[in-house]
Amino acid sequence: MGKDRCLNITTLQAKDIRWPTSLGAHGSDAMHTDPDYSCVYVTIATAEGVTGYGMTFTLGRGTDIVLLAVRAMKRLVEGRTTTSIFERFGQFWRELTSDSQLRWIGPEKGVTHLAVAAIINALWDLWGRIRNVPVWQLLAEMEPEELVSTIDFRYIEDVITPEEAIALLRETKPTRSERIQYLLANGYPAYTTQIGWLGYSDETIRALCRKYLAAGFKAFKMKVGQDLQNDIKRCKLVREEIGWDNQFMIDANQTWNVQTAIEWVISLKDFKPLWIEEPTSPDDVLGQAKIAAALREHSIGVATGEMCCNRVMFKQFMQANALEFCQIDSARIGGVNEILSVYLMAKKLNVKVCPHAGGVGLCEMVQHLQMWDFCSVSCTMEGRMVEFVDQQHDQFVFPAAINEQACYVAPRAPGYSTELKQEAILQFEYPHGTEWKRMFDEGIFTRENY
Ligand SMILES: C[C@H](O)[C@@H](O)[C@@H](O)[C@H](O)C(=O)O
Ligand SMILES: [Mg+2]
Repeated sequence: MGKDRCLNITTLQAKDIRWPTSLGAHGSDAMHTDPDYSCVYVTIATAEGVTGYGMTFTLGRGTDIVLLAVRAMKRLVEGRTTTSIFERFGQFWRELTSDSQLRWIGPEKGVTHLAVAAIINALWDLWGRIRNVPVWQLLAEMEPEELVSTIDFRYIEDVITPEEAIALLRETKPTRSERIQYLLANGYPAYTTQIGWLGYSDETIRALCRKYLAAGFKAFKMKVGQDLQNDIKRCKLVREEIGWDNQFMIDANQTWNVQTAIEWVISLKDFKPLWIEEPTSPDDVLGQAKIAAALREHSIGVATGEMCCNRVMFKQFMQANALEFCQIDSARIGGVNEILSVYLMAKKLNVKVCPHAGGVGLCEMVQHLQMWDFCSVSCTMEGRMVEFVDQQHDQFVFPAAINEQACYVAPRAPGYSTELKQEAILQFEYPHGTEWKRMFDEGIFTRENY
Protein backbone atom coordinates (compact mmCIF):
# COMPACT_ATOMS: atom_id res chain seq x y z
CA MET A 1 0.00 0.00 0.00
CA GLY A 2 2.09 2.90 1.29
CA LYS A 3 0.20 5.46 -0.78
CA ASP A 4 -2.29 6.58 1.88
CA ARG A 5 -1.81 9.59 4.08
CA CYS A 6 -1.29 8.53 7.67
CA LEU A 7 -3.79 10.21 9.99
CA ASN A 8 -3.89 10.29 13.78
CA ILE A 9 -7.18 9.17 15.26
CA THR A 10 -8.07 11.42 18.16
CA THR A 11 -11.62 10.53 19.21
CA LEU A 12 -14.35 7.99 18.65
CA GLN A 13 -17.76 9.37 19.49
CA ALA A 14 -20.99 7.37 19.57
CA LYS A 15 -24.56 8.69 19.54
CA ASP A 16 -28.01 7.15 19.95
CA ILE A 17 -30.27 8.30 17.11
CA ARG A 18 -33.88 7.11 16.83
CA TRP A 19 -36.78 7.76 14.47
CA PRO A 20 -40.36 7.15 15.67
CA THR A 21 -41.25 4.79 12.80
CA SER A 22 -43.46 2.63 15.04
CA LEU A 23 -46.07 5.38 14.91
CA GLY A 24 -46.86 4.50 11.30
CA ALA A 25 -46.08 0.75 11.59
CA HIS A 26 -43.24 1.31 9.13
CA GLY A 27 -40.86 -1.61 9.36
CA SER A 28 -43.32 -3.83 11.27
CA ASP A 29 -43.21 -7.60 10.89
CA ALA A 30 -44.40 -10.74 12.65
CA MET A 31 -41.79 -10.40 15.40
CA HIS A 32 -41.02 -6.68 15.49
CA THR A 33 -44.44 -5.17 15.83
CA ASP A 34 -43.46 -1.65 16.89
CA PRO A 35 -39.99 -0.94 15.51
CA ASP A 36 -38.47 2.49 15.95
CA TYR A 37 -35.72 2.56 13.33
CA SER A 38 -32.57 3.64 15.15
CA CYS A 39 -28.82 3.52 14.96
CA VAL A 40 -25.70 3.88 17.00
CA TYR A 41 -23.85 6.50 15.02
CA VAL A 42 -20.07 6.47 15.27
CA THR A 43 -17.82 9.39 14.36
CA ILE A 44 -14.08 8.80 14.15
CA ALA A 45 -12.14 12.07 14.11
CA THR A 46 -8.51 12.59 13.17
CA ALA A 47 -6.06 15.35 14.11
CA GLU A 48 -5.76 16.14 10.40
CA GLY A 49 -9.46 16.98 10.12
CA VAL A 50 -10.68 13.99 8.07
CA THR A 51 -13.63 12.25 9.75
CA GLY A 52 -15.20 8.81 9.23
CA TYR A 53 -18.86 8.06 9.94
CA GLY A 54 -20.38 4.66 10.55
CA MET A 55 -23.33 3.00 12.14
CA THR A 56 -25.12 -0.09 13.13
CA PHE A 57 -28.87 -0.47 12.82
CA THR A 58 -30.90 -0.99 15.99
CA LEU A 59 -34.52 -0.75 17.15
CA GLY A 60 -35.41 1.77 19.89
CA ARG A 61 -34.51 0.50 23.34
CA GLY A 62 -31.84 -1.85 21.98
CA THR A 63 -29.78 1.20 21.10
CA ASP A 64 -28.90 1.98 24.74
CA ILE A 65 -27.08 -1.32 25.06
CA VAL A 66 -25.18 -1.19 21.77
CA LEU A 67 -24.08 2.33 22.65
CA LEU A 68 -22.44 1.04 25.83
CA ALA A 69 -20.66 -1.68 23.87
CA VAL A 70 -19.26 0.83 21.35
CA ARG A 71 -18.00 3.00 24.18
CA ALA A 72 -16.31 -0.01 25.76
CA MET A 73 -14.33 -0.45 22.54
CA LYS A 74 -13.21 3.16 22.09
CA ARG A 75 -9.89 2.45 23.74
CA LEU A 76 -8.95 0.10 20.92
CA VAL A 77 -9.30 2.85 18.32
CA GLU A 78 -8.45 6.19 19.90
CA GLY A 79 -4.79 7.12 19.71
CA ARG A 80 -4.13 4.81 16.73
CA THR A 81 -2.86 5.93 13.34
CA THR A 82 -4.89 5.04 10.29
CA THR A 83 -1.85 3.35 8.73
CA SER A 84 -1.48 1.05 11.71
CA ILE A 85 -5.08 -0.04 11.15
CA PHE A 86 -5.38 -0.19 7.36
CA GLU A 87 -2.00 -1.79 6.70
CA ARG A 88 -2.99 -4.78 8.82
CA PHE A 89 -6.75 -4.40 8.80
CA GLY A 90 -7.50 -8.12 9.21
CA GLN A 91 -5.31 -8.19 12.27
CA PHE A 92 -6.88 -5.03 13.67
CA TRP A 93 -10.34 -6.56 13.14
CA ARG A 94 -9.20 -9.57 15.11
CA GLU A 95 -7.98 -7.34 17.93
CA LEU A 96 -11.31 -5.54 18.04
CA THR A 97 -13.25 -8.80 18.20
CA SER A 98 -10.87 -10.56 20.55
CA ASP A 99 -10.53 -8.18 23.50
CA SER A 100 -10.03 -10.77 26.16
CA GLN A 101 -12.62 -9.34 28.57
CA LEU A 102 -15.26 -8.21 26.06
CA ARG A 103 -15.22 -11.41 24.02
CA TRP A 104 -16.77 -13.31 26.90
CA ILE A 105 -20.10 -11.64 26.19
CA GLY A 106 -19.90 -12.51 22.47
CA PRO A 107 -17.81 -13.92 21.06
CA GLU A 108 -18.36 -12.48 17.60
CA LYS A 109 -22.12 -12.23 17.97
CA GLY A 110 -24.89 -10.12 19.46
CA VAL A 111 -24.39 -6.69 20.95
CA THR A 112 -20.61 -6.67 20.90
CA HIS A 113 -20.57 -7.64 17.24
CA LEU A 114 -23.07 -4.91 16.35
CA ALA A 115 -20.72 -2.49 18.08
CA VAL A 116 -17.78 -3.83 16.06
CA ALA A 117 -19.81 -3.32 12.88
CA ALA A 118 -20.52 0.34 13.73
CA ILE A 119 -16.83 1.05 14.36
CA ILE A 120 -15.57 -0.92 11.37
CA ASN A 121 -18.09 0.77 9.08
CA ALA A 122 -16.82 4.18 10.24
CA LEU A 123 -13.25 3.10 9.52
CA TRP A 124 -14.14 2.10 5.95
CA ASP A 125 -15.84 5.44 5.47
CA LEU A 126 -12.65 7.09 6.69
CA TRP A 127 -10.52 4.96 4.37
CA GLY A 128 -12.70 5.84 1.38
CA ARG A 129 -12.36 9.51 2.25
CA ILE A 130 -8.58 9.21 2.58
CA ARG A 131 -8.37 7.62 -0.89
CA ASN A 132 -11.06 9.98 -2.17
CA VAL A 133 -13.24 7.22 -3.61
CA PRO A 134 -16.56 5.58 -2.71
CA VAL A 135 -16.07 2.34 -0.79
CA TRP A 136 -17.32 0.12 -3.65
CA GLN A 137 -14.58 1.55 -5.84
CA LEU A 138 -12.01 1.37 -3.06
CA LEU A 139 -12.77 -2.35 -2.81
CA ALA A 140 -12.94 -2.90 -6.55
CA GLU A 141 -9.62 -1.18 -7.22
CA MET A 142 -7.66 -2.86 -4.44
CA GLU A 143 -5.03 -5.37 -5.36
CA PRO A 144 -6.28 -8.87 -4.45
CA GLU A 145 -3.55 -9.23 -1.79
CA GLU A 146 -4.52 -5.99 -0.09
CA LEU A 147 -8.20 -6.83 -0.10
CA VAL A 148 -7.59 -10.28 1.32
CA SER A 149 -5.36 -8.79 4.04
CA THR A 150 -8.43 -7.05 5.51
CA ILE A 151 -10.10 -10.40 6.28
CA ASP A 152 -9.70 -12.63 9.32
CA PHE A 153 -9.82 -16.17 7.92
CA ARG A 154 -9.93 -17.85 11.33
CA TYR A 155 -12.68 -20.52 11.33
CA ILE A 156 -13.33 -20.43 7.58
CA GLU A 157 -10.15 -21.81 6.07
CA ASP A 158 -11.86 -25.18 5.70
CA VAL A 159 -13.96 -23.50 3.01
CA ILE A 160 -11.69 -20.79 1.64
CA THR A 161 -8.05 -19.91 2.28
CA PRO A 162 -6.44 -16.50 1.73
CA GLU A 163 -4.52 -17.98 -1.21
CA GLU A 164 -7.71 -19.21 -2.85
CA ALA A 165 -9.36 -15.84 -2.28
CA ILE A 166 -6.43 -14.07 -3.93
CA ALA A 167 -6.57 -16.46 -6.88
CA LEU A 168 -10.30 -15.91 -7.25
CA LEU A 169 -9.91 -12.13 -7.27
CA ARG A 170 -6.98 -12.31 -9.69
CA GLU A 171 -9.09 -14.28 -12.10
CA THR A 172 -11.79 -11.61 -12.31
CA LYS A 173 -9.42 -8.66 -12.44
CA PRO A 174 -8.69 -8.49 -16.20
CA THR A 175 -12.38 -7.87 -17.05
CA ARG A 176 -13.20 -5.71 -14.03
CA SER A 177 -13.14 -2.34 -15.75
CA GLU A 178 -15.90 -3.44 -18.17
CA ARG A 179 -18.12 -4.22 -15.20
CA ILE A 180 -17.30 -0.93 -13.52
CA GLN A 181 -18.44 0.85 -16.70
CA TYR A 182 -21.62 -1.23 -16.83
CA LEU A 183 -22.35 -0.46 -13.19
CA LEU A 184 -21.81 3.26 -13.66
CA ALA A 185 -24.16 3.26 -16.64
CA ASN A 186 -26.90 1.01 -15.29
CA GLY A 187 -26.72 0.76 -11.52
CA TYR A 188 -27.66 -2.37 -9.55
CA PRO A 189 -31.21 -3.91 -9.42
CA ALA A 190 -33.28 -3.24 -6.31
CA TYR A 191 -36.47 -4.73 -4.88
CA THR A 192 -38.83 -3.07 -2.45
CA THR A 193 -40.28 -4.12 0.90
CA GLN A 194 -42.01 -0.80 1.37
CA ILE A 195 -45.31 -2.25 0.13
CA GLY A 196 -45.76 -4.94 2.70
CA TRP A 197 -45.14 -4.12 6.35
CA LEU A 198 -47.37 -6.21 8.56
CA GLY A 199 -49.11 -3.25 10.19
CA TYR A 200 -50.19 -1.71 6.85
CA SER A 201 -53.83 -1.77 5.78
CA ASP A 202 -54.98 -3.42 2.55
CA GLU A 203 -55.59 0.00 0.97
CA THR A 204 -52.07 1.13 1.87
CA ILE A 205 -50.59 -2.03 0.38
CA ARG A 206 -52.51 -1.54 -2.87
CA ALA A 207 -51.53 2.11 -3.12
CA LEU A 208 -47.88 1.32 -2.44
CA CYS A 209 -47.80 -1.50 -5.01
CA ARG A 210 -49.01 1.00 -7.60
CA LYS A 211 -46.52 3.62 -6.51
CA TYR A 212 -43.52 1.27 -6.72
CA LEU A 213 -44.69 -0.34 -9.97
CA ALA A 214 -44.83 3.14 -11.45
CA ALA A 215 -41.32 3.74 -10.10
CA GLY A 216 -40.08 0.78 -12.16
CA PHE A 217 -39.79 -1.91 -9.47
CA LYS A 218 -40.11 -5.51 -10.62
CA ALA A 219 -39.76 -7.33 -7.30
CA PHE A 220 -41.80 -6.87 -4.13
CA LYS A 221 -41.51 -8.34 -0.65
CA MET A 222 -44.30 -8.71 1.87
CA LYS A 223 -44.38 -9.65 5.55
CA VAL A 224 -46.24 -12.79 6.58
CA GLY A 225 -46.50 -15.08 9.58
CA GLN A 226 -49.07 -13.82 12.05
CA ASP A 227 -52.30 -15.16 10.60
CA LEU A 228 -52.55 -17.56 7.69
CA GLN A 229 -55.94 -16.41 6.39
CA ASN A 230 -54.75 -12.81 6.48
CA ASP A 231 -51.56 -13.80 4.65
CA ILE A 232 -53.59 -15.52 1.93
CA LYS A 233 -55.73 -12.41 1.55
CA ARG A 234 -52.71 -10.10 1.37
CA CYS A 235 -50.74 -12.31 -1.02
CA LYS A 236 -53.77 -12.35 -3.33
CA LEU A 237 -54.02 -8.61 -3.12
CA VAL A 238 -50.36 -8.07 -3.94
CA ARG A 239 -50.47 -10.50 -6.88
CA GLU A 240 -53.58 -8.69 -8.17
CA GLU A 241 -51.62 -5.46 -8.14
CA ILE A 242 -48.21 -6.58 -9.37
CA GLY A 243 -49.35 -9.36 -11.73
CA TRP A 244 -47.41 -12.56 -12.38
CA ASP A 245 -44.47 -11.27 -14.40
CA ASN A 246 -43.01 -9.44 -11.45
CA GLN A 247 -41.29 -11.18 -8.58
CA PHE A 248 -42.84 -11.64 -5.17
CA MET A 249 -41.07 -12.61 -1.93
CA ILE A 250 -42.38 -13.27 1.57
CA ASP A 251 -40.69 -12.72 4.93
CA ALA A 252 -41.67 -14.36 8.24
CA ASN A 253 -38.95 -12.84 10.44
CA GLN A 254 -38.26 -16.07 12.38
CA THR A 255 -41.77 -16.65 13.65
CA TRP A 256 -42.33 -20.37 12.95
CA ASN A 257 -41.25 -23.79 14.12
CA VAL A 258 -39.73 -25.89 11.35
CA GLN A 259 -42.82 -27.96 10.56
CA THR A 260 -45.16 -24.96 10.77
CA ALA A 261 -42.90 -23.11 8.36
CA ILE A 262 -43.15 -25.89 5.80
CA GLU A 263 -46.93 -26.17 6.06
CA TRP A 264 -47.59 -22.43 6.12
CA VAL A 265 -45.43 -21.71 3.09
CA ILE A 266 -46.96 -24.60 1.15
CA SER A 267 -50.35 -22.98 1.83
CA LEU A 268 -49.01 -19.88 0.07
CA LYS A 269 -47.29 -21.70 -2.80
CA ASP A 270 -49.90 -20.75 -5.42
CA PHE A 271 -48.79 -17.13 -5.06
CA LYS A 272 -45.40 -18.30 -6.35
CA PRO A 273 -43.07 -16.58 -3.93
CA LEU A 274 -39.46 -16.58 -5.10
CA TRP A 275 -38.33 -17.00 -1.52
CA ILE A 276 -39.46 -17.36 2.05
CA GLU A 277 -37.22 -15.28 4.26
CA GLU A 278 -36.25 -16.20 7.83
CA PRO A 279 -38.86 -18.95 8.24
CA THR A 280 -37.46 -20.01 11.61
CA SER A 281 -34.74 -19.23 14.15
CA PRO A 282 -31.78 -17.45 12.52
CA ASP A 283 -29.49 -19.94 14.29
CA ASP A 284 -31.18 -23.15 13.17
CA VAL A 285 -29.00 -24.36 10.31
CA LEU A 286 -30.41 -27.89 10.14
CA GLY A 287 -34.00 -26.76 10.66
CA GLN A 288 -33.69 -24.39 7.80
CA ALA A 289 -32.02 -27.01 5.65
CA LYS A 290 -35.09 -29.17 6.23
CA ILE A 291 -37.41 -26.33 5.23
CA ALA A 292 -35.32 -25.62 2.14
CA ALA A 293 -35.44 -29.29 1.13
CA ALA A 294 -39.22 -29.46 1.57
CA LEU A 295 -39.83 -26.31 -0.46
CA ARG A 296 -37.45 -27.08 -3.32
CA GLU A 297 -40.06 -29.08 -5.27
CA HIS A 298 -42.31 -26.00 -5.15
CA SER A 299 -39.49 -23.81 -6.49
CA ILE A 300 -39.54 -21.67 -3.37
CA GLY A 301 -36.09 -20.77 -2.08
CA VAL A 302 -35.11 -20.02 1.50
CA ALA A 303 -33.46 -16.68 2.25
CA THR A 304 -31.74 -15.73 5.46
CA GLY A 305 -28.92 -13.66 6.90
CA GLU A 306 -30.16 -10.35 8.30
CA MET A 307 -29.69 -11.78 11.78
CA CYS A 308 -27.03 -14.35 11.03
CA CYS A 309 -24.46 -13.61 13.68
CA ASN A 310 -21.11 -14.24 12.01
CA ARG A 311 -19.14 -15.79 9.12
CA VAL A 312 -19.11 -19.19 10.82
CA MET A 313 -22.89 -19.40 10.79
CA PHE A 314 -23.00 -18.21 7.19
CA LYS A 315 -20.47 -20.91 6.37
CA GLN A 316 -22.67 -23.59 7.91
CA PHE A 317 -25.86 -22.34 6.25
CA MET A 318 -24.11 -22.52 2.90
CA GLN A 319 -22.42 -25.86 3.55
CA ALA A 320 -25.71 -27.41 4.67
CA ASN A 321 -27.65 -26.20 1.62
CA ALA A 322 -29.87 -24.32 4.06
CA LEU A 323 -30.25 -21.16 2.00
CA GLU A 324 -30.69 -20.27 -1.64
CA PHE A 325 -30.34 -16.54 -1.04
CA CYS A 326 -27.69 -15.22 1.31
CA GLN A 327 -28.80 -11.95 2.88
CA ILE A 328 -25.76 -10.25 4.28
CA ASP A 329 -26.52 -7.15 6.35
CA SER A 330 -24.06 -4.27 6.36
CA ALA A 331 -24.57 -3.38 10.01
CA ARG A 332 -24.30 -6.86 11.38
CA ILE A 333 -21.58 -9.47 11.70
CA GLY A 334 -18.36 -7.54 12.16
CA GLY A 335 -18.88 -4.93 9.44
CA VAL A 336 -17.24 -4.80 6.01
CA ASN A 337 -14.20 -7.01 6.69
CA GLU A 338 -16.23 -10.03 7.80
CA ILE A 339 -18.88 -9.50 5.13
CA LEU A 340 -16.20 -9.68 2.44
CA SER A 341 -15.38 -13.17 3.65
CA VAL A 342 -19.03 -14.19 3.30
CA TYR A 343 -19.11 -12.98 -0.31
CA LEU A 344 -15.98 -15.01 -1.05
CA MET A 345 -17.46 -18.14 0.53
CA ALA A 346 -20.72 -17.58 -1.37
CA LYS A 347 -18.78 -17.42 -4.62
CA LYS A 348 -16.92 -20.60 -3.83
CA LEU A 349 -20.06 -22.46 -2.72
CA ASN A 350 -22.14 -21.04 -5.56
CA VAL A 351 -24.75 -19.22 -3.46
CA LYS A 352 -26.47 -16.01 -4.57
CA VAL A 353 -26.08 -12.98 -2.33
CA CYS A 354 -29.17 -10.74 -2.16
CA PRO A 355 -28.42 -8.30 0.66
CA HIS A 356 -30.79 -7.24 3.38
CA ALA A 357 -31.24 -3.49 3.62
CA GLY A 358 -33.82 -0.96 4.64
CA GLY A 359 -32.98 -0.12 8.22
CA VAL A 360 -31.20 3.17 8.93
CA GLY A 361 -28.17 3.38 6.64
CA LEU A 362 -28.41 -0.21 5.45
CA CYS A 363 -29.25 0.68 1.84
CA GLU A 364 -26.57 3.37 1.89
CA MET A 365 -23.89 0.91 3.01
CA VAL A 366 -24.77 -2.39 1.42
CA GLN A 367 -25.01 -1.01 -2.11
CA HIS A 368 -21.22 -0.56 -1.99
CA LEU A 369 -20.64 -4.18 -1.04
CA GLN A 370 -22.93 -5.65 -3.66
CA MET A 371 -21.40 -3.41 -6.32
CA TRP A 372 -17.96 -4.68 -5.34
CA ASP A 373 -19.29 -8.22 -5.61
CA PHE A 374 -20.42 -7.48 -9.16
CA CYS A 375 -17.10 -5.91 -10.12
CA SER A 376 -14.75 -8.35 -8.41
CA VAL A 377 -16.33 -11.54 -7.07
CA SER A 378 -19.47 -13.07 -8.59
CA CYS A 379 -19.16 -10.74 -11.60
CA THR A 380 -22.86 -11.14 -12.32
CA MET A 381 -26.18 -9.55 -11.37
CA GLU A 382 -28.07 -12.62 -12.54
CA GLY A 383 -30.71 -13.62 -9.97
CA ARG A 384 -29.42 -11.02 -7.53
CA MET A 385 -30.95 -7.83 -6.20
CA VAL A 386 -30.56 -5.50 -3.24
CA GLU A 387 -33.44 -4.68 -0.91
CA PHE A 388 -34.65 -1.09 -0.92
CA VAL A 389 -36.88 0.54 1.66
CA ASP A 390 -37.87 4.16 1.35
CA GLN A 391 -37.05 5.35 4.86
CA GLN A 392 -34.63 7.87 6.39
CA HIS A 393 -32.72 8.45 3.15
CA ASP A 394 -33.37 12.18 3.43
CA GLN A 395 -31.46 12.11 6.71
CA PHE A 396 -28.17 11.35 4.94
CA VAL A 397 -25.71 13.71 3.28
CA PHE A 398 -25.24 11.24 0.37
CA PRO A 399 -28.45 9.17 0.30
CA ALA A 400 -28.84 5.96 -1.68
CA ALA A 401 -30.50 6.78 -5.00
CA ILE A 402 -32.67 4.64 -7.29
CA ASN A 403 -32.89 5.31 -11.03
CA GLU A 404 -35.90 4.96 -13.34
CA GLN A 405 -35.20 1.27 -13.88
CA ALA A 406 -35.38 0.73 -10.09
CA CYS A 407 -31.64 0.22 -9.84
CA TYR A 408 -29.33 1.63 -7.19
CA VAL A 409 -27.16 4.35 -8.73
CA ALA A 410 -23.46 3.75 -8.05
CA PRO A 411 -22.38 6.27 -5.38
CA ARG A 412 -19.77 8.80 -6.44
CA ALA A 413 -19.03 10.58 -3.15
CA PRO A 414 -15.93 9.42 -1.26
CA GLY A 415 -16.63 7.10 1.66
CA TYR A 416 -19.36 4.69 2.67
CA SER A 417 -22.44 6.99 2.28
CA THR A 418 -22.84 6.90 6.06
CA GLU A 419 -22.75 10.55 7.09
CA LEU A 420 -25.96 11.83 8.66
CA LYS A 421 -27.05 15.43 8.18
CA GLN A 422 -26.36 17.63 11.18
CA GLU A 423 -30.05 18.51 11.26
CA ALA A 424 -31.00 14.82 11.59
CA ILE A 425 -28.81 14.49 14.66
CA LEU A 426 -30.18 17.66 16.24
CA GLN A 427 -33.72 16.41 15.76
CA PHE A 428 -33.50 12.70 16.45
CA GLU A 429 -30.69 12.12 18.92
CA TYR A 430 -32.31 10.28 21.80
CA PRO A 431 -33.59 11.56 24.20
CA HIS A 432 -32.55 15.20 23.86
CA GLY A 433 -33.13 15.84 20.14
CA THR A 434 -35.73 18.48 19.34
CA GLU A 435 -38.17 15.96 17.86
CA TRP A 436 -37.95 13.70 20.90
CA LYS A 437 -38.49 16.65 23.22
CA ARG A 438 -41.56 17.60 21.22
CA MET A 439 -42.93 14.05 21.23
CA PHE A 440 -42.42 13.71 24.98
CA ASP A 441 -44.04 17.11 25.58
CA GLU A 442 -47.01 16.19 23.43
CA GLY A 443 -47.36 12.82 25.16
CA ILE A 444 -46.78 10.87 21.93
CA PHE A 445 -44.14 8.87 23.82
CA THR A 446 -43.49 8.82 27.56
CA ARG A 447 -39.93 8.63 28.82
CA GLU A 448 -40.88 6.16 31.53
CA ASN A 449 -42.39 3.69 29.13
CA TYR A 450 -39.80 3.93 26.41
C1 LIG B 1 -37.74 -4.76 11.78
C2 LIG B 1 -37.33 -4.63 10.35
O1 LIG B 1 -38.10 -3.65 9.71
C3 LIG B 1 -37.41 -5.95 9.60
O2 LIG B 1 -38.76 -6.29 9.47
C4 LIG B 1 -36.79 -5.83 8.23
O3 LIG B 1 -35.43 -5.61 8.35
C5 LIG B 1 -37.08 -7.02 7.35
O4 LIG B 1 -36.81 -8.23 7.92
C6 LIG B 1 -36.54 -6.93 5.96
O5 LIG B 1 -36.20 -7.94 5.42
O6 LIG B 1 -36.49 -5.83 5.44
MG1 LIG C 1 -36.27 -9.70 6.48
